[in-house]
Amino acid sequence: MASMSTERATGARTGEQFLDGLRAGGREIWLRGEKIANPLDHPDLHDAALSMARVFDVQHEHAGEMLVPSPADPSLPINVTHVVPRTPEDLVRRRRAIEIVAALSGGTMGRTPDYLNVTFACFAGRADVWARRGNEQGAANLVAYQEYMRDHDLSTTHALMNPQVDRRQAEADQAMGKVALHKVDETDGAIVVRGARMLATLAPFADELLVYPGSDIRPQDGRYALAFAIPIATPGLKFICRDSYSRARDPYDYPLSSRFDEMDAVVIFDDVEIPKERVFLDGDTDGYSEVITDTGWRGHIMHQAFTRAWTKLNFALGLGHMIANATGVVRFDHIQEKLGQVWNMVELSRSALVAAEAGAQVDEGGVCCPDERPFVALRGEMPKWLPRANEYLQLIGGGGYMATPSRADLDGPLREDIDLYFQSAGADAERRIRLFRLAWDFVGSELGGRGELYERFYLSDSWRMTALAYTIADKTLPEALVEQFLED
Ligand SMILES: Cc1cc2nc3c(=O)[nH]c(=O)nc-3n(C[C@H](O)[C@H](O)[C@H](O)COP(=O)(O)OP(=O)(O)OC[C@H]3O[C@@H](n4cnc5c(N)ncnc54)[C@H](O)[C@@H]3O)c2cc1C
Repeated sequence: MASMSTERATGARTGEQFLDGLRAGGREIWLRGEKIANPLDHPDLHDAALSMARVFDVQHEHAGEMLVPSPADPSLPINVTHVVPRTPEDLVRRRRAIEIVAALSGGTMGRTPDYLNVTFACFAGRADVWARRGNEQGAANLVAYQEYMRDHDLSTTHALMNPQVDRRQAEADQAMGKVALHKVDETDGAIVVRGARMLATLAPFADELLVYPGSDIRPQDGRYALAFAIPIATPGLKFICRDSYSRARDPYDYPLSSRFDEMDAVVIFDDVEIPKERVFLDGDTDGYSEVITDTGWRGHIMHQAFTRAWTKLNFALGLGHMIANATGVVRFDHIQEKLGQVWNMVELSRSALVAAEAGAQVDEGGVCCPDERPFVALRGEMPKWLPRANEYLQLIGGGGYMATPSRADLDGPLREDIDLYFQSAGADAERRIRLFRLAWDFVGSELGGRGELYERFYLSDSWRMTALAYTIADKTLPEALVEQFLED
């Protein structure tokens, strides 16, 4: 087990330093029956690892916007997404850094490390919430861990949901309490945990696994109320991946799948020892809810998530616009209307981000929190908008997505036929095919389908979130407007 005290902090890592971390091995990643210790050694994981390395390199290429001195050691530059925001300017700067990373994949990689950097910065900023009901040590552990994660520039994955055994029952009652992650033992130096969680996106490319609350639990289910962090290469920790959508594909044929399959995995804890200095919450079922509701997490994570989603919507708009111009269908007003709807989504997302930053307030813990109202509204809509943008892309491109020979065909004896018969008004055959293949990888390939599912569910579902929006909404003005007509 990696120790927090003995490893030298590097500050913001380069891509090569990140890859060195993967090469250290010791992981138990399972993919189609194969055990993989180092993702770089496997053809289905190799290219996504290189894309992740770009995420680390880009912070050095944009150092002026993305790096600041570490509060612990000013000689160490750290990524700004690790910074606990204290002013609205901190939020604006953080958004820019998130945008730069999201742009690398057209917003298709949702779980780049900035996602959890933002989460843990907000948790550490509100350590007082974690410390409630005598959990001062857990809160101190969390603050120390966030500093470690920040100064070592870790790549992290997280798994919040228990498996779908029977959603009618409480987690502790499902499968006789054996499946959901729970504590089974405790020694002087560690707690021992067993069970499973889903879905650890990025697991093959992460240094550490973070576990924190994903739903409320009952007062009697204290052994399920856990939050901690451990290295991926911890004994007893196993990750079972879905199929790879990368499969070492040619980047011409599958420009997104070949590079940006961030992978999803179920994680199994086979009596895993969690050192006590890595435990942030153990048994406090009230705290299990409060560390989500009272730390401002919702506003912070949606700041990251909707910056990335805004980038993805821009990418979708670019694809639709360029396809429509390539084939000339842009002249039809219903095509323009569909493109206009995607643009509306882009602009409303940008407006929500700007409004959330403009309305930001410093909370009682001294953390600057985005105004969460525009985000709560967007939280209900974004899981519908991105699938709708995909639908519009299909309607704009029509059968063109199937008129897409591969690079092998372009390099083969039919090249002249392809140049003639696959041309379009706005692009020669090669460019047209390339554009359609890119858009199909966005909406219709296995990775495209996974991307749509991701947008529907990665922050819970749209229906429950919209119901929550209504529940927590301030109804003072709506009621007053009606009430004036009900009075004498
Ligand atoms: C591609 C992808 C990547 C993901 N990555 C991560 C990750 O990195 N880390 C992580 O922790 N999680 C991740 N998730 C998991 C995500 O958090 C969950 O999918 C999400 O919270 C929904 O939970 P579920 O999948 O268990 O679905 P379920 O909760 O089983 O829901 C299935 C259906 O039942 C409905 N339903 C379930 N319970 C209720 C209820 N109480 N009331 C009303 N309706 C209900 C839902 O609305 C939905 O329609 C990922 C999911 C996807 C699809």
